[in-house]
Amino acid sequence: MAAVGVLALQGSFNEHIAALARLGVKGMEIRKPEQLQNVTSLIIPGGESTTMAKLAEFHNLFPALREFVKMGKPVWGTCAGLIFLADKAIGQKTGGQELVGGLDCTVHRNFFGSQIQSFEAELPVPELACKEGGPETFRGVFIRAPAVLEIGPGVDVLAECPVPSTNVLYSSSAVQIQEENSVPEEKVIVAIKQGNLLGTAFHPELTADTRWHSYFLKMASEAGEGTSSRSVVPAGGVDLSYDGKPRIDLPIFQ
Ligand SMILES: NC(=O)CC[C@H](N)C(=O)O
Repeated sequence: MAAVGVLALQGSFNEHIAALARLGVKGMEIRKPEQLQNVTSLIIPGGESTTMAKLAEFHNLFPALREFVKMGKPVWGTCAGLIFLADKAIGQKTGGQELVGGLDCTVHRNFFGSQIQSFEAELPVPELACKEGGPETFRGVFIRAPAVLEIGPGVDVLAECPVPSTNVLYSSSAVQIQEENSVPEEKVIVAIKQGNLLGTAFHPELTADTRWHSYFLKMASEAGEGTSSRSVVPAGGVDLSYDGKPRIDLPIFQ
């Protein structure tokens, strides 16, 4: 089994490790640069990106993380982790923060507003449903979430989230009357993939639906295929990936 690392400086790393465990995979906590040598893929969790960046800087993790990405090893950033992987972030605190980079995109750090504007939404996820089966939508948990504003040519969009377009609605009274019964919607990108890099603005580790984790494990497994024929299901183990049965979502806060 290829070893999956989870950056464990801050944020929802335990929840990612629990989600991996539900798939029969052990996630290894990564806190030091040398520990990256023991893993073949990495999850960077959500949390608070400025704090996480300060801790990563303190532990001298940035050069090793950049090297890991440059080597083409699979890395998945969720929420603050997506910010870490972006080549460019806007809406940063004064003085900015260091990024790992690699994903050819611009993210807005708090696109959806402050903590109290956190929300959940059913997102159409055609690519995920095609690869992993299950429903055509995924329940996205957005906690003071970022969004992707711009992407480069090599980046695939895996999910978008509808946002009410207040600009259109309020720009003129004529438009307002016309749109009265149908609030116009725009969409913002919330999940992307570029080669072996995956980024989601929401928190799949906080739901019982393990399809994003399983999707990432397959990416990791495919990336490792040149050197071994590893499976994401442990030998003699049980495949706990999506079985088509509806699952009850975990409570987000207990
Ligand atoms: N849930 C999250 O990871 C929030 C990320 C937050 N917007 C940040 O800048 O770090």
